[in-house]
Amino acid sequence: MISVEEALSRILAEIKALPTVRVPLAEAAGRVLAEEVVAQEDIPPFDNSAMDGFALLSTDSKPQGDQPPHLRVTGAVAAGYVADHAVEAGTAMRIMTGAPVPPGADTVIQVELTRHGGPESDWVEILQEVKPGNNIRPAGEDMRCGQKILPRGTELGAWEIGILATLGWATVPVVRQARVAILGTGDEIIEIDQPLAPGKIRNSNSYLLEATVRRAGALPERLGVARDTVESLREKFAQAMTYDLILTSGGVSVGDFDLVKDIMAEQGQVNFWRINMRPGKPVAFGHIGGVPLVGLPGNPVSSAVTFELFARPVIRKLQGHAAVFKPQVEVVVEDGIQERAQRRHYVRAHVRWQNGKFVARTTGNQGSHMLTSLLQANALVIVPEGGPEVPPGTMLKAIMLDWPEDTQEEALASS
Ligand SMILES: Nc1nc2c(c(=O)[nH]1)N[C@H]1C(S)=C(S)[C@@H](COP(=O)(O)OP(=O)(O)OC[C@H]3O[C@@H](n4cnc5c(N)ncnc54)[C@H](O)[C@@H]3O)O[C@H]1N2
Ligand code: MOO
Ligand SMILES: [Mg+2]
Repeated sequence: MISVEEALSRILAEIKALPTVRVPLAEAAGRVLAEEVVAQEDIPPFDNSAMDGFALLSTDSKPQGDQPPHLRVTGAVAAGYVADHAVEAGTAMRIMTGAPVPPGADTVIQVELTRHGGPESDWVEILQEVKPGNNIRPAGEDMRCGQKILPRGTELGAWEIGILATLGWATVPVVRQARVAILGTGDEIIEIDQPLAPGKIRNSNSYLLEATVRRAGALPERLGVARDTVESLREKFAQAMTYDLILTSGGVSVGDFDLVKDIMAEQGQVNFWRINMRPGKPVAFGHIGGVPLVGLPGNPVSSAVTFELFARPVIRKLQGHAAVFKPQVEVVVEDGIQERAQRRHYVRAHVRWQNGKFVARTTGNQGSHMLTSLLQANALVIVPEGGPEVPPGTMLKAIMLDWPEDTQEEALASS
């Protein structure tokens, strides 16, 4: 048996990022940028007004004695248009937010600081002296032509999508999404729309894995269920070899019909088998026909937990992410953990933020057949291998699978 850390480093050593594809910008969120983005123009592209008001010469805003300066209004410039004449001394032009500053003007005063005779008025009084550049957003203030804006490898979120749209990137080079084959195994497994028969159970693993693969940003495809025979596994493996990653569940332990490792060895290579952890000890990793294969254990919780620990980082790395692991935090285990295994134990728990600490409550019976132990679980508390039990109040590390969101009541109470 190898440690979790060794398993991870052996797995990730075998994985490299998929090739680049161009996708429409609207499909790029969550993907990893495959090329550096350099601004090809100034943003904003022209000096423009930050306020609705009047464009004028700053020297014209100086009060004359006790009278506010009185200027002749020669026209208006709205956003989307360009002034057809310049602002000269003694004149002003109405200007709207976002409109290009007309030539001649070096400042803008907001309408509230003026007196005028309405939208058609041909005069304006300037009620406050303004400096040059007031309310003018200069060209290139946000991004300069030639400036590096996003490095290659950036994970594209909503903010980056906004920047790319501003720069006119209608399509974006990103790392390709992983196509992930999901294969169930076992003579006892029937499809979910079939009536239960004696000895049979429904295929929960393939559906759980499909959802979690999709949540990881990849493209899952269920290939059905292989029987516990060499022929059936060979046939399904042949189908799976056209994908970027293969996830199997079941058939990796020491039972008479646990054949996944054998067929993996026949069609490719088993890199390692068995990890010093629970749930999920019998994980097997290798490849068939050069396609990485993570053989997840059949017990539903084992398969879900080992997906999060080993398969999700594979998907992240395939899709070009530099950061492939979920964050770990220190938590107070409020209810303690009674049973203590020799193997490292990943205990399902609900973690919440309370009085300045992360507090974990375990989710009940931790049997690896207990799908209900995943309900409410947003974290895996890591109980180190060996050692005594974990009394209530113990501090341990936990992997945060999901951050809890506050209800409106909680959010308003804490603000
Ligand atoms: N003698 C030993 N027996 C077992 C050991 C061991 O070390 N020595 N390890 C146990 C552990 S730990 C695990 S985990 C399981 C792993 O078993 P397999 O990966 O070989 O999986 P199966 O035998 O095929 O099935 C185990 C269990 O999971 C159910 N299952 C399988 N596929 C699905 C599916 N698609 N949906 C829902 N449930 C599924 C299956 O019916 C079994 O109950 O081995 C222990 N045994
Ligand atoms: O490793 Mo198994 O998942 O403990 O049941
Ligand atoms: Mg088995």
